[in-house]
Amino acid sequence: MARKFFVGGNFKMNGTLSSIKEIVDNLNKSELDSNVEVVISPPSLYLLPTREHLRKEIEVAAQNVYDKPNGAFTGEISVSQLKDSNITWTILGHSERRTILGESDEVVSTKTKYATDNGLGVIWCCGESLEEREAGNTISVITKQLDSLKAQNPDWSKIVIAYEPIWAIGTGKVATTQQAQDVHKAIRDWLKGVSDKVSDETRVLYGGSVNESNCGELSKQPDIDGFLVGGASLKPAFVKIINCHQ
Ligand SMILES: O=C(CO)COP(=O)(O)O
Repeated sequence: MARKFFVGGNFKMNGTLSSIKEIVDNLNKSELDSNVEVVISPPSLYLLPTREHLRKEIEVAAQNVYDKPNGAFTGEISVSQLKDSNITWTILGHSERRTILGESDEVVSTKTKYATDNGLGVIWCCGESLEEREAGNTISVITKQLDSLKAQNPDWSKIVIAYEPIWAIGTGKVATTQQAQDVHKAIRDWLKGVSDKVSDETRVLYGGSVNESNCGELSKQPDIDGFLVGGASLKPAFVKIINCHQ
């Protein structure tokens, strides 16, 4: 089954009202491959103005969401608040939140379960550190992260997986196409343990120093169904990444 190519732009904690408006204006006026699903993720303060000005075919994602309906959770945003603002996706489990903010596999899995059960799409991130790769533990680290998610029995039809090797994020050190394809294939095989349908239908994105020069080769790999782009999503060249898939 052909999986629709998916390109996400994770702005992280970057941008201002005016710079994000420029990005939105650029996306609004650009010719985009209609076979590609595009989702951009500005910081929470800019979600609503982004949604209001962005062309409707592109969806908007939060960078995090909480797993309670509402209440005394200072600093958090709820799924229903996102949906109320027509924000239909969230990123969860980004390595920066796992490492800097200490989010455990369990926290990420619980939030993913809550978000998908309540109708939000989730770009669920996983990936290994350099030490883990060098010790030969890449697949076991990712399997542990995936096992934690599976234990929550989430709605897989709402999940897009992003494989982001931590050593490739913001370093300019992209995984080779073969390194990426090998891990994506391992994730695809692991998904068969959920079901053949989930394995066939779940998109697995690559993230980590994706740019307009390396995206073409990566996109040709059979198990790479798109990208989660950081730095390059803030630049006009993001359009070239969206359109790189032939
Ligand atoms: O972390 C990333 C996307 O979520 C990748 O960031 P860079 O593309 O800047 O390496």
